[in-house]
Amino acid sequence: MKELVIATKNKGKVDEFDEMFSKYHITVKSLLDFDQKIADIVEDGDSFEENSVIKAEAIAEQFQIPVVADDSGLEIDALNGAPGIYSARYAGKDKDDRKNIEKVMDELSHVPAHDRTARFVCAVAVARPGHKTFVERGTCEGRIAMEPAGNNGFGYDPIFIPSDSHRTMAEYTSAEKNSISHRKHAILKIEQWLQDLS
Ligand SMILES: O=c1nc[nH]c2c1ncn2[C@H]1C[C@H](O)[C@@H](COP(=O)(O)OP(=O)(O)OP(=O)(O)O)O1
Ligand SMILES: [Mg+2]
Repeated sequence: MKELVIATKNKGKVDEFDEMFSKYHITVKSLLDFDQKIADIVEDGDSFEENSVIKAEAIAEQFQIPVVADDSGLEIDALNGAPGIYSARYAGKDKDDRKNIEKVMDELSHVPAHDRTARFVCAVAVARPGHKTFVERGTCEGRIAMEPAGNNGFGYDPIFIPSDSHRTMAEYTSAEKNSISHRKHAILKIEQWLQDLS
């Protein structure tokens, strides 16, 4: 078993990485496991890719270890791609999932089902001391539900219905979500590196 640090403070992400990395015999450690308090990293990039690289390189540099980071979010076509890279703080800086969902539901209240197309996007960056950082993107297409449903997952899962489904992502089991998610598709693109590591 190898251990890999994921530069995130999001418990939902940590659990998904843990589950998806087990097949590569990798266990994950996150910023939530560090004894010393780690300052919030300023995510001031213009894209998911830039922000994931900022997070991965900040931690790789500080601790001189290989690091994976994830920057992700929800793009809603009827909102011209919002909340996008601002997904976490869409309804305010306290990063409240419920408030974020309420804000999206309000904004889409007059948008009919067929115009509620959306996608989850995930950029995964790998940073290592002395190596060039690389980053890959995965997406998951779907639409925004008329009402929230389900309790699994995190973030916007209760209002996201993957294409060809009638259930929200929060009604999926973690195994179901991890077989089709944006995060899964990004991780598949770094699979060779993960295999070589383990
Ligand atoms: O699978 C997902 N299912 C539902 N919602 C999701 C998912 N993936 C990202 N999201 C939402 C949550 C948050 O509103 C934003 C991520 O923001 P993002 O900055 O990447 O993460 P974060 O601030 O929660 O943790 P951190 O930066 O420490 O990794 O997109
Ligand atoms: Mg963040």
